[in-house]
Amino acid sequence: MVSLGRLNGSSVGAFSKILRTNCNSDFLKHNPNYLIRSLRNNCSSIEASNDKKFDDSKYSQSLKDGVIPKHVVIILDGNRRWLKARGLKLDYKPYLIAEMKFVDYCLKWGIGTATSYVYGLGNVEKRTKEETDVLLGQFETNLEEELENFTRNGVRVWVVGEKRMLSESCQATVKKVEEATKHNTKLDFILAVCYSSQRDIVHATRKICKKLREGSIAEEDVNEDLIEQHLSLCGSRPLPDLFIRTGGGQKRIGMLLGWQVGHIELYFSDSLAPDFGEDVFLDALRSYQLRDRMFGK
Ligand SMILES: CC(C)=CCC/C(C)=C/CC/C(C)=C/COP(=O)(O)OP(=O)(O)O
Repeated sequence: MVSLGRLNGSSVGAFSKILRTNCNSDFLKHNPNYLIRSLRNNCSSIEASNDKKFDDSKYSQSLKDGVIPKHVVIILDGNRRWLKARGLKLDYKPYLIAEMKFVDYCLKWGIGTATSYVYGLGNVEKRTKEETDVLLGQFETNLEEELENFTRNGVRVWVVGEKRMLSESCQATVKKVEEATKHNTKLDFILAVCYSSQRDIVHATRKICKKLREGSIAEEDVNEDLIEQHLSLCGSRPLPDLFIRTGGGQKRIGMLLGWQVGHIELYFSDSLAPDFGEDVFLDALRSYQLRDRMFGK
């Protein structure tokens, strides 16, 4: 039983949103305290929403016994909407905090590969140059700032996408971070920037055509495995098993996983990117574990 008597208007609004979003969720049956936690988390200010604590003690045991995905992909949508709702100016810090929480959860849960769709090729084409420049500038700064964190935690960073669209200094930072983290083995963290899966397939096809021309492979060698090996996402890494998208609204994968999409399990959350926390991550994990993955059987 929860008393709403001492809550202010926005807290009550947040509480009813959480109820609307979750009242049919199977998750709630297993987590009766989730609403209280969500209320505490969602009604707080920026600082609190950047530092949610999730009491997963009982819940996590059953998750540990289940299948842990090898590769989780995330689109953290809703940064601008979250800022707008608070009357704040454009800033990607709340997004970055959510991104780094995602990295922490993947490390904590022993997930070997994590991919984040930071900025799509479509975004570059549709948004103004000024907006893209600010965003990619911030990407460079954040990457540099997080290097120590990646190194300390054994995270290997890969950036995939049209790197030539990044400024020279950003390309140099990407190279530096990839080089500095290349011996880390706990987590492969792939950042898709100016990326489109269609373009990735085009590049892979060109590389294969070149090898055919040079005679290093024969036509019969061209098969699914060969094409996959030539893709920058995922290359030799495992295919994604779980896809998470925050931000409500769009229930699609976008241009991220054209080739890899076949057996991925989809999970959509209404939380906006800065509100992403362990509650959302674990709900996605639980939802994944409840699915019967058939692989065409
Ligand atoms: C190192 C590292 C990972 C750095 C990331 C830095 C960075 C600048 C990320 C930008 C992410 C992004 C495009 C958010 C957009 O949300 P949105 O603008 O699409 O929000 P909306 O869905 O509300 O429109």
